[in-house]
Amino acid sequence: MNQVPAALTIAGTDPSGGAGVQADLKTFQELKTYGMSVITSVVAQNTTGVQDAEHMSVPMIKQQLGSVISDIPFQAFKTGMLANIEIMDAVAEKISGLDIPYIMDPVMVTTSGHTLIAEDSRAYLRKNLLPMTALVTPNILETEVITGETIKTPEDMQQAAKQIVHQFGAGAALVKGGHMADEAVDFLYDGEKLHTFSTERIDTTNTHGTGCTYSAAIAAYVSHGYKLPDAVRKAKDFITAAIRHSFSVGQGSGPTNQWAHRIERVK
Ligand SMILES: Nc1ncnc2c1ncn2[C@@H]1O[C@H](COP(=O)(O)OP(=O)(O)O)[C@@H](O)[C@H]1O
Ligand SMILES: Cc1ncc(COP(=O)(O)O)c(N)n1
Repeated sequence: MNQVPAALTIAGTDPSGGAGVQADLKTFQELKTYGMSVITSVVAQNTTGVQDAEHMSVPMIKQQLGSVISDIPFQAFKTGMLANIEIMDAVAEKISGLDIPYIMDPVMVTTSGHTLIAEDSRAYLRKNLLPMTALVTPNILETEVITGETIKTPEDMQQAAKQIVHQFGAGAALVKGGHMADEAVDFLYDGEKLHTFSTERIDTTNTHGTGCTYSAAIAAYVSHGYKLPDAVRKAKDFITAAIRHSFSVGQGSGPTNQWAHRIERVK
């Protein structure tokens, strides 16, 4: 049988192509993973911010998930924007029992500062979804929301990664330092070891969709059979190249470039 690596994203959209489902599918395609998508919300947004959002109905989200799960095998899946408790609950119901690595990008606020999930759903995400994950990839703010602790130093990030695994039950935690002052350092705690992924900070404001692209790249590498630390290391190279060669398009914070790995020959 012709088994192709495949991955599914369950997320919101970005008609301007930089974040959300659009970023995920571009990333899957670049990494030779057959990409599939379940839309949770349709978001009117661009490089300057979010103008509006409309959420899919719970039956429609479940139906989309049913359509994919009943038909095509995949080796990894990720979630992005899950706007409210009802949507989180629908996703939890459909993915429970799947023996496939779940990578969660706990999307809460966009780079432009717009809140994408309801306040009261944060607790639900922590309690019900986190324990289902193989990996969660919070940025600094999302880490603070999950742990309830302020993050000021790299040591705080490391501590939080461990807490998210041991206290909140995530399979592994990748705390991302894109919003810290110095280098772009991320810490992965996989339940046993702490891994550090560090690169120079690239001087750019084109970071729209970095979190989406990064978690999609991790899912793609996992779908190819890479174990977590290796999948994250490769995805870190991919996102760094994508930021370095990001597009200065639009009036605001431009999108990352998913084909940059071809320019930099990220293997
Ligand atoms: N200016 C930058 N230069 C290099 N790497 C960056 C930069 N900004 C973010 N990153 C990296 O991009 C990835 C996404 O991180 P982050 O921006 O923290 O997440 P999010 O997009 O979810 O807010 C991380 O690996 C982070 O270290
Ligand atoms: C539908 C959707 N999902 C996620 C993000 C986060 O994007 P970023 O990685 O820039 O924080 C977004 N802007 N839109």
